[in-house]
Formats: sequence, structure tokens, C-alpha cells
Amino acid sequence: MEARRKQMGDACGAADRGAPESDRMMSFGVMRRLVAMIAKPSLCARRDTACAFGLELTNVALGASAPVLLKLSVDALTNGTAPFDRLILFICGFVIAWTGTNATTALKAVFTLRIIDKLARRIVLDATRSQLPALARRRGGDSARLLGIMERLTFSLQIVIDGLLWRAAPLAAQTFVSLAVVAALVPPRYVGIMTIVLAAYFLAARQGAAQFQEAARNANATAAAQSQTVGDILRNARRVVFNGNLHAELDLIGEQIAARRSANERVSRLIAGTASLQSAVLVAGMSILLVLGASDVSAGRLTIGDFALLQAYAFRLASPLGSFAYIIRQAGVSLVNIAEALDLRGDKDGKPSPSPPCPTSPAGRAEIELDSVSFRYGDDWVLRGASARIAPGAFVVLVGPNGSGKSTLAQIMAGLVEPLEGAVSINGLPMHEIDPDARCRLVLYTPQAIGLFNRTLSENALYPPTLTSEAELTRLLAEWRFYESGRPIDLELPIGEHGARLSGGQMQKLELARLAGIRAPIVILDETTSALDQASEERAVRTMRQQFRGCTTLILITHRIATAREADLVLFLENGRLEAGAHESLTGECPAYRRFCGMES
Ligand SMILES: Nc1ncnc2c1ncn2[C@@H]1O[C@H](COP(=O)(O)OP(=O)(O)OP(=O)(O)O)[C@@H](O)[C@H]1O
Repeated sequence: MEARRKQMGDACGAADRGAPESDRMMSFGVMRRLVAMIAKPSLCARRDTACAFGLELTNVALGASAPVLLKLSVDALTNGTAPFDRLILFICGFVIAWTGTNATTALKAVFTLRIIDKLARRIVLDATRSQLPALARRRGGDSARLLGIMERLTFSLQIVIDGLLWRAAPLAAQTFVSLAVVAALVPPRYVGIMTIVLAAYFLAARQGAAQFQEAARNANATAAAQSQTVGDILRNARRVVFNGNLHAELDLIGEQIAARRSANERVSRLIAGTASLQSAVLVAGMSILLVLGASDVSAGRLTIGDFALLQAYAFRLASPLGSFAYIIRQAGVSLVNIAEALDLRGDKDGKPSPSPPCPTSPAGRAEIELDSVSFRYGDDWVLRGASARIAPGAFVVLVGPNGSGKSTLAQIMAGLVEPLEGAVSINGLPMHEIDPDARCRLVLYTPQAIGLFNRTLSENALYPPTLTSEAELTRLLAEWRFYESGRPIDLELPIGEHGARLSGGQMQKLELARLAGIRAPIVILDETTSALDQASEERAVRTMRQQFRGCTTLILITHRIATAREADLVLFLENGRLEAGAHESLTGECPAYRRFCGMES
């Protein structure tokens, strides 16, 4: 448990340290990438953007004209000279401009949400497409982190696009227009005061933001660590409960929540400090502005309408600037989240390279050659100079003690792991020259942990690229005694998370029925028969060999010597050395194999 805590701590630390760009560059970089994505025709968001932009322009125009209409109404009322119908026009115009922004804001939200949905869909699909292969190879892939980022993505986009991109630009436009109108209608010193107040406000924001980004990244990392821990514990509910570790795991979750809360509190404290400073700037600035305005009205230098105009602009700007602090708080965390999601997309803009050649068609026969293949993890050599030739359509059994490197060798043969020395060739073509997509059509590798979907029995057993039909599936499962009682097989049965409603043997029978319908040149089963009894394994292997009709090479990793006796070729691995031959010849020539088979002590 201590080691787990350290691991989680390291995960947070790594996230903290892993900031390649400076914070401000990161924020601009993320917004620039989002804007570039929105502008791309392939996202189909240009029309929504144009509508949202048009509505926002209307919003700015309405917001800027309301104080002017108020001033005109007040001046007309106080002068008493304007015609009544013009007065009504000013008053109605003011009311419409002041309240009309609600409708345009609501309408704009409709288009904004559409853009956000399209962006989120694109980022999630790209990130999943880019990350799934890494997850499949279990190298650098972290599904919990990926899931956490995806789950927070829509909310993060909403904050950044709706709150920051959409609100910052209109606010800037509104501020600019307001200053211009004030400059045109009242003495210049009022523009001077408003400019100084706004500059002080943004200096305070900038000061706060410098510390804030780092705190936001830390808050994000603690959130990711928490969802990783909770997800891991939920996925391993049986392991936790059956070992009586419920309370210990709850403590761990509690610690993660506490770490998250303290990171969030730091963010809130920084925001509160910045917001208070900003409020003080606004209070002081607006007070000076309005007191000066009131004294100018008393002295006859300003009309009451001018004063109303100043007051309306002051409040019109102060209110969104006040709520901007909240948006900046959320946006900091959200920008980090979006940056992580965008990085997961990989090199999306790279041009696809032309497909290298494939040595056979998916239905063709393939000869595999291992030429002095060596591999190590860290300093531990798992394979040293392994050589063998496997004829097309052969039935091969790969055996060896636990940890001898069978799965590693199988993954090297499937092109999932690159050998450090030597080469694997298929029909004479080196594996590294074969396109990774073509490799999985050539060699289908089934890992030790099968990994079933929480879907129905038939959806799992007929998962592509199998050609097994429903009728064939029912026949095979009945023949392999899927239910010992012989009860009918319900293909629509939901099998639960990780096949929780099935026995270990049933899960493997389901997968084997699927694999029997595969028409790839090479199929590698990594202990896919380990949970079957001897008779079931024999039946399943016999059926598969019949189905493969000598075209598909079947390589089975197993610990059963009886199965090795039936093989055309046995590959025996021990201490990094590979011996290849028929069972009889290996028992005659290889003492280590004889010992492994229990023929000598
Ligand atoms: N990704 C990895 N990183 C580091 N070491 C690894 C990795 N995968 C496997 N190993 C190590 O390589 C050795 C061979 O592992 P491998 O899974 O290939 O053996 P195996 O013969 O299939 O074992 P078993 O019969 O128990 O399934 C083991 O010592 C294992 O700990």
C-alpha cells in the first residue's frame, strides 16, 4: 500500500514537472490550437461560429448603446424640450438594448454548445485512436488517466470557449467601444480614469495568474490521481473485498480526496486574493469616477444624462469584470486539461506515409523465420540469438518455465515488440518493413488476459474479424460443453464486466470459438487454453486445426506436454535459449526439455 501511495505521489509530481512550455505560452498555445481546429472545414463548425460571432456582435452593440440611450432619455426628460414620441423611442430603445442581451446570450449558447460538442468529439476520437495502440501494447498507456482527461474535456471546453474565448473578446470589444463613446460624449479625464482603472484591474489579474497556473496544474494532477486510484480500486473490487482490504483502500481514497481538496483550496485562496484586489481596484476607480461626475453635474459641467451614461458604463463593465475572476479560476484548470487532451491526439497533422508491402494476402499462407533474435527488459536478457523456421500452416506449441519469455517471443513474432537484435521475417519480408496495420491482419495475437467486453455473449464471441456465424458458435459451444449441464446457450446473455458471469474456462471457450473463425495467416494463442481441462483443450485444438485446414499457422503457448506431443513443431524456451524441433527429437536431443517434461530429475 505504501508503494502504491508513493506511485500515486510520483504521478502527481510527474504531472507537475511535466510542463514543457511556460504557463502563458501553454494558455496561448491551447487557445491557438482550439481556434485552428474550429476554423478547419473538416470540423463543420464554421457556420455555428459565424452565428455565435454575429450574435456576440449584436450583444456588444446592444450593451454599448444602452447607456447612450439612457443618457438621451434623461437629457430629454430634464430639458423638457424633446418631442414626446422621441422620448418614448429613447426609453423603449434603452429597455430593449439593456434587456435584449439576455436573448442574444441564450441564443449564442446554442451555437457555442454545438461547437463544443464537435470539438470534444474530434479530440476524444483522435486521442483514442492515437492512444489505443499504446494501451494495447501496455507501454506508456494509462487508461485511467486517459479516461479522466476525456471525462473532464467537455466541461473544460465549455469553460475555455464559452467563458474565456467567447467572453474575453466581447468584453475587450465592449470596453473599447465604451471608452470611445465616453471620450466622444464627456470630458477626456473620464476616459483617463476609466483607462487607469482597467489597466490596474488587468495588472492585478496578471499578478494572480502567474502563481495560479502552477496551482491549477497541481489541482488537475491530484484530480487525475484520484480518478486513477478510484478506478483501479473499483475495477479490482473482488481483490479488495476478498482480501479484507476495504478499509485500507477507503483510507487511500480519503488521502487522495484530502490531497485534491488541499490543491483546490490553494487555487481558491489565490483566486480570492486576486479577486479581492481586483474588487478594491474597481471600487476605488468607480467611486472616484462617480464622485467626480456628481461634482461636475453640481457645477453644471455635465448634464444628468452624462452622469447616467457614466454610471451605466461603470456598472456595465464592473459586473462582467467581477465574474471574470471565476472564469479565470476555472479556465486555468481547464486549459491544463485541454492541453493534456490535445497532446494525447499525437501527430495528427503528419501526412500518412504510403503503405509498405504486405508479404501475403489475409487468406494466404505464411512462413515465419526467426533469425538470431535477442531481447532484454532493462539488463535482463529474455532471448539470446533465438532462431527457428516455422512452415506455413503448421501447428506449433511454445513451452517453457514461467517467466522464460514465451509471451515476449510471441509478441515479437506478432510484430508487437521489436527485437533488440536479429529479425523476424514473414515470407522473407522483415517484420519492420511491414505496416503495423498490416501486421495485425497477418498475425492475430490473443494475450493471456483475454479482455472481454461488458456486452452479450454473441457480441463477444462474434467480435471481428471472425467469420464464425451464430449457428456455428452455438454448435461449437455445445460441442465443447460450454454448460456442463448441457442447458441451451443464450447468445443474448450479458456477460458482465470482464465476463464476471462466466467461469474462467467459459471465457476461454468463448474466445476460442471466435478464433476458430479467423482466417489470418498466423494465429498465436497465449495460454488461451490454460483454464480448460485436458479433454476440452484437445477438443478445441482439434476443431481449430480442422477449421484452419493447414492454411493458418497455429502457435499455442501452453504448459501441457500432452499438447506438445501433437504439435508439428515444439519451441522450447529456457534461460533465454530457444530450442526448436518435434517433441520426439527434442526429448532425444535436449536434456533441458526432457527435464521440463519430467522425464528426468
Ligand atoms: N513489460 C515488461 N517490462 C519489464 N519486464 C517484463 C515485461 N514483460 C515481461 N517482463 C519480464 O520478462 C520475463 C519474461 O516474461 P514473459 O511474460 O515473456 O514470460 P512467460 O514465459 O510468458 O511467463 P508465464 O509462463 O509466466 O506467462 C519475466 O521475467 C517478466 O518479468
